[in-house]
Amino acid sequence: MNELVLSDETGEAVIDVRDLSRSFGDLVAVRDVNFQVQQAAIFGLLGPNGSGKSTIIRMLLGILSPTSGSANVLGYDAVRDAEQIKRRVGYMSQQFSLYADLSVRENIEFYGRIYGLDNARIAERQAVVLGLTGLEDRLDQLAGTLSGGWKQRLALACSLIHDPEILFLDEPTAGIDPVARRQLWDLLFELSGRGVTLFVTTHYMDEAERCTDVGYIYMAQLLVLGKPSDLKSLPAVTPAGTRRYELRVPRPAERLPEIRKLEGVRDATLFGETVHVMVDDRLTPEKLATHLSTSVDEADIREVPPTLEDVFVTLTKNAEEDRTHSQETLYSTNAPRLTLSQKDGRGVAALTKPGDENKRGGPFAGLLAVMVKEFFHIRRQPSTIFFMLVVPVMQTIIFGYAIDIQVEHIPMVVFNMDGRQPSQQLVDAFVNTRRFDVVGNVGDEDSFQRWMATGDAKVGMKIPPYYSDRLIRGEQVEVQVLIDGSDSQVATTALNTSQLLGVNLSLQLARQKAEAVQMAPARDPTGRADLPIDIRPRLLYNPDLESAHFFVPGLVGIILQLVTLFLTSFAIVRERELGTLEQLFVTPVSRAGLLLGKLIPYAIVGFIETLIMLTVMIYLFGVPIRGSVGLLLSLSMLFMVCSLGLGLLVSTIAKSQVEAVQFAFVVMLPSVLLSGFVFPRSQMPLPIYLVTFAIPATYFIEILRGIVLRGAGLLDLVPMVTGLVICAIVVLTISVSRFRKQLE
Ligand SMILES: Nc1ncnc2c1ncn2[C@@H]1O[C@H](COP(=O)(O)OP(=O)(O)OP(=O)(O)O)[C@@H](O)[C@H]1O
Repeated sequence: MNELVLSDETGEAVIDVRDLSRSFGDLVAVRDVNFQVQQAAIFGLLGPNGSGKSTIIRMLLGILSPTSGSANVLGYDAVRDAEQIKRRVGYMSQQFSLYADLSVRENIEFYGRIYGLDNARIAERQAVVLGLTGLEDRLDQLAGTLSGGWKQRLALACSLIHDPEILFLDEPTAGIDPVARRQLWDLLFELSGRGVTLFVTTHYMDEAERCTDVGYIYMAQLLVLGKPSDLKSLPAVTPAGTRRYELRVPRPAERLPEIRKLEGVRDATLFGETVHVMVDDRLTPEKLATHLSTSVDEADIREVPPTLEDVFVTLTKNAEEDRTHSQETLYSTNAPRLTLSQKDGRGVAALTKPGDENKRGGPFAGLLAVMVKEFFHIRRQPSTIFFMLVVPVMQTIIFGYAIDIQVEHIPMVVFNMDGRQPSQQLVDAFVNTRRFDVVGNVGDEDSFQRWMATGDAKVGMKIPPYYSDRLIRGEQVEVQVLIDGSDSQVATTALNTSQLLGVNLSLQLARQKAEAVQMAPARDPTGRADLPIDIRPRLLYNPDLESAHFFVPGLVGIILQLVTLFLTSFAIVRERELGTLEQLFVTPVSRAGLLLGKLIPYAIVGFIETLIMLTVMIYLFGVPIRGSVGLLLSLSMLFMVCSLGLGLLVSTIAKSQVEAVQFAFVVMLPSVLLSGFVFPRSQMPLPIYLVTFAIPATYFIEILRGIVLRGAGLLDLVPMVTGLVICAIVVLTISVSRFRKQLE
């Protein structure tokens, strides 16, 4: 396809766009766009919301790949050599997001480091950009506390720190007052005077007037391109046989529909207090005044040249009227002063500066800068420190005490219809197990049932009136024990305890009787009747069956995963939400530099957190580490790598912090429920049991319990460590390969 360049341009093109298109699904955001920008030009790209301006900039910066066509910036292909471009251009995105909790100085220095400048160069450039933007007196102010205009200046300072050859500004003046807007433009002119090429998108017509070249994009298509003065003289804007007048009438907005209907008026638009009309030649100012029941002097009617707004309004109307016309047809019929020519690409490649590669790069470029920045964030946000260090300890303490599988003191109601000593002994026997607390004694069936129905008692014991009599007579007597089955763990404990108690009490009675019998079932060494088989269980590792011994080590693993997973995914998604991630993508920071810079600080915090939680486990819960502490810490690091990787994975899927929370929960739930932390894995149905092998926490909890409770060594843990290593490799491979320095 032919492309539009101004016939009188002879300078070097630093941006060369050919047939550039980009679709998002069915939506064509940019369609067959062609243009060039000369060195030191101020190129303004105008267009309504959603017309494709930002998409073009993103493609030029190499953070969004084109669907078709090509873009060449400073002689580099925007797809193939995106990283080369990023070193040499600056970008102020639509909501250039500064780090609000970093000071002016810290923001500027961060971008300096990201671009690989050494300290001396940062100081030198900082002086230049501060001088340019007038930020010298605000160096230590937090960026978040600056007013809109000053924020824009800081954004400009950050995007200029590396002395870029082209500066892309996506609606740089949106939302700032007219004075700040003018000041920003003064800065842009100064930059242009210094040879920097500026590529600006804007909605403001007065800003478009200040550009050396302007392109107008409408519904993904570039409708026109040229110098503002050339565009104003396009025949399509003021067709032959027409003139433009400006006139003043009272209440112009109200009268506009009437003016539009006047004979000979082709178009009328409001311009502040005035109305601009395009009329047929034959409609003289006098006739127009007569139609409006006024005079030429009173309405101050005078002929005016078209403004850029007239240009764009007219072209938009034309485009809307005939959407089937191709861009080429529109230009060739309506824009004779713009020539259609084939660009030969000359001079573009020659723009590559030798010695560019000397700037610091490599696979870990920007690592230190991102790490330092991350520590600044952590330092400035007390809530993060609280979440990372205090909350885990509180959780360990609370859950460590709360999770106790030993069910004791089950509330019991007693309906004792007998009331004599043997029946009282039975009640005492229940209470003495410590499993039951008598919370009520009732004297009638209704009250008994009510205690159970309200849930005030979980167990109800009904002793019949003949209990003592039958016992003395040596007859069997039933005692009814009702158990509330709604809480299965409490019910199971109550059921087992009461059955066992029944057997025990019966045995005691039977033993007394058996003493007198010749053939007792068995006798102990002193000759007393005894049970024939004596099974003697011995509890290893946790002889007192303390729940804390079982749960707290697992809890350390779960909380470590929880905190590292959430913090990592949030740290990245928050930047995406703020727009600072896009800003980082257009810098030469390497993928590894960005990733490790984000992950290492949280790994260090996670390590400190592990030490604190293990200390709490040992000294507060009295759970000593029987095995090697070194091994435990090394394997904790391995597990943390897995958790950080999972956090990274979540951040590649989630678009917002809310989504990050949801995804993080999806990851956490199986870790809590299926890892064996609460429920034994061996009791799970086979499909679920198989799933548990894919959960890193499964291995780490086994490792923790092994080292802490059983004193297991590395050899004893080989299967678990292997499982964890495989999980770490899989999670990291998937998440790192999904994390791209691209917006897609
Ligand atoms: N990542 C994306 N996924 C889907 N659609 C997108 C994406 N980015 C942009 N679009 C769509 O592409 C079209 C062009 O968007 P773009 O942001 O380039 O417009 P714009 O001219 O910069 O608008 P504005 O002035 O409002 O910033 C819009 O319809 C937008 O919704």
